[in-house]
Amino acid sequence: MIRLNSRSPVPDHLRGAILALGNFDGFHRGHQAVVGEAIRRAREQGRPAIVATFDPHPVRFFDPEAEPFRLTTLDQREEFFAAAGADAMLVIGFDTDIANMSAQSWVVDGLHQHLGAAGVVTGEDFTFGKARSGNPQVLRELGAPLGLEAVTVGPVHDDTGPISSSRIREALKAGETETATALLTRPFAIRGVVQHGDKVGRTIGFPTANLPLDTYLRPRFGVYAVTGRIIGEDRLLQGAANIGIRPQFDPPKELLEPYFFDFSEDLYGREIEVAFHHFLRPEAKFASLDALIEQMRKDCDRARALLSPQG
Ligand SMILES: Cc1cc2nc3c(=O)[nH]c(=O)nc-3n(C[C@H](O)[C@H](O)[C@H](O)COP(=O)(O)O)c2cc1C
Ligand SMILES: Nc1ncnc2c1ncn2[C@@H]1O[C@H](COP(=O)(O)OP(=O)(O)O)[C@@H](O)[C@H]1O
Repeated sequence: MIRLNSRSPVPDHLRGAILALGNFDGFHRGHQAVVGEAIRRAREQGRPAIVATFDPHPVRFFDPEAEPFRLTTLDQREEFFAAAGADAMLVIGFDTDIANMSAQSWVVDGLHQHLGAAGVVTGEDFTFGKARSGNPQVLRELGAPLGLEAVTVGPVHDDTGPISSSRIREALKAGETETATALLTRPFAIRGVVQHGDKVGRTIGFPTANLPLDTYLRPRFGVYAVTGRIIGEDRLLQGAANIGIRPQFDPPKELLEPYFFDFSEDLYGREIEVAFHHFLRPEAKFASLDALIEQMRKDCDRARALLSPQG
C-alpha cells in the first residue's frame, strides 16, 4: 500500500480521495466502522480511499513520559488498512507545527489544498487543530464551501457500551485477553525484531525469542497461550510466552519471551508477531530453576490444549 506523508506532495491519482481521519491505533470495531464507511463511499463515487493515522501519537507528543499505551505499530496499522481495502495510508507526523495548526488551516491547507480530498469521514468525537478547536461540526462548516463533504460515524456498541481503545487497554491490563480479542476482532499482538538474550532458555529446554516491548501497552504481566508468525511467511506457530520482568532471573528486564512448540529455527534478527490468546498465570519466582521448568511444562500443556481447535 502507498504510504503518504503529511509533508510530501500527494500523487495525482490519489487526489480527490475520501479520507478516513483519526488515529485508529487499535483498529478496533469502532475504527473499522469509520474506515469501512470511507472506503464504501470512495468505491461508490469511484474515488481513492485514504486512511490517516498519527505518528507519533499526539498523546506521546504532548507527554513523552506517558506510560506506554500503543496497541499497534504503524506497520501493523498499514496491514489492517490495506486488508480493509484502502488505497493509501497518510501518516501525519505529529509535531509542534501540526499541534499549533488552527482548525481552519487543517481543513483549508491540509485536507483541501494538500490532499485535494473530496470527503472526510471521522468518528463523532474526533477533534483536531490547536487546542482541539476542530470537531465534526467545524469540519462540516469549513468543508462545505470547498466541496469537501464531512461525514461522521457513531460509536459501535456491544452489551457493555461503546467500544473504545480505553476499554481494550483496561481489559489487557487486567489479563482479560478474550475481551480485548472480541473488541479488536483479533488478538492483541506485539511485533518486533528478535534480540539476543542471556541464552539460558536453550539450556533449560525452552528457547525463547526475546522481543522488546517498546511503546506497546503492557498487558498484565504473566504467562500466556500465544500464536506467532514470522513476518513475510504464512506459517502460524503456537506457543507459550512470558511477558514481564522475569523475576527468576537477574537483572529484571521487561521482555516478551515466546517459546514456540515443535519449532527449532534461528529467529535472531527476524521480525515476528506474537498474539495473546489466553492468560495462564502471573509470572513468578520459584524456589529453584527445576521448579520453574516443571511449571513451564505445565504452562505449555495448558497452552496447547487451549489453542487446539477443541480448546
Ligand atoms: C511458558 C513460560 C513461562 C515462564 N514463566 C516464567 C516465570 O514465571 N518467571 C520467570 O522469571 N521466568 C519465566 N519464564 C522464563 C523467561 O521468560 C525466559 O525463558 C528466561 O528469562 C530465559 O530466557 P533467555 O535465555 O531468552 O534470556 C517463562 C518462560 C516461558 C516460555
Ligand atoms: N521453539 C523455539 N521458540 C523460540 N525460539 C527458538 C525456538 N527454537 C529455536 N529458537 C531460537 O533460539 C533463540 C532463543 O534461545 P535462548 O537460549 O532463549 O537465547 P536468548 O537468550 O538469546 O533468547 C530464539 O531467539 C530463536 O532464534
